[in-house]
Amino acid sequence: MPTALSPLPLQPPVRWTKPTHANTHGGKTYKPTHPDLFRVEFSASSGGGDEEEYSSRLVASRDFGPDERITKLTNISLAPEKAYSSVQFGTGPRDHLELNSDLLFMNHSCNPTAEIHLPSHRPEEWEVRARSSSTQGIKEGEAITFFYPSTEWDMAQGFDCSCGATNCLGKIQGAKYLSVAQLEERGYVNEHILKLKEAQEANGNTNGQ
Ligand SMILES: C[S@@+](CC[C@H](N)C(=O)[O-])C[C@H]1O[C@@H](n2cnc3c(N)ncnc32)[C@H](O)[C@@H]1O
Repeated sequence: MPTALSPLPLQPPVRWTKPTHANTHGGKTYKPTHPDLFRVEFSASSGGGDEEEYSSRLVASRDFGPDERITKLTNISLAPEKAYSSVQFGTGPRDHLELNSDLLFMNHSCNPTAEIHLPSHRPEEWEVRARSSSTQGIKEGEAITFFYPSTEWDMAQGFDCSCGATNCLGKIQGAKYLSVAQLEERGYVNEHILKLKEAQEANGNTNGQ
């Protein structure tokens, strides 16, 4: 059970199918979910199914200032299980949501341009913001990325990071495997991750939950 009385629907309010290079005829029939804000740039190799390579990305359709809200999370649903596509919003095993929009294409970066804010028990305030500690904000055409361990404790699917940042951590598996210093130097970290980190440290081990 979710740790909070979860207000999240089991199905998204608006049906959404992940667009791919293949199912949009090379992007030609792709309809952005938030056209004024951001759009997906498809990688020709992201054909779906077993050939999926997860190499598409989300780019800004306009400039965003530092700490500016990019969008609220509006079409979310409770994830049936933790997955590569889900975002963790609490400390419990069922506290994972599906974004059901182009936001799914936000890649991870160890030097991200954006942040996902998920204040506990206040889903009406859940949103994506341009990184608060950036001086530049996000420029039109730039990738919108976030630091996955700022929401994820122990990811369903870890990967070797290709963000190219000078402070790249290499293997990304979730906050469970990082120190508080490593987390905090990369910007905003959600409350549920800090709570899990505290519990892990109180237990005097790195196993966490
Ligand atoms: C929610 S998807 C993000 C969208 C994905 N790029 C796509 O085309 O479907 C998460 C997956 O994208 C890939 N990914 C995201 N950020 C990455 C990064 N910095 N380095 C390598 N792979 C990344 C990983 O395969 C990860 O499991």
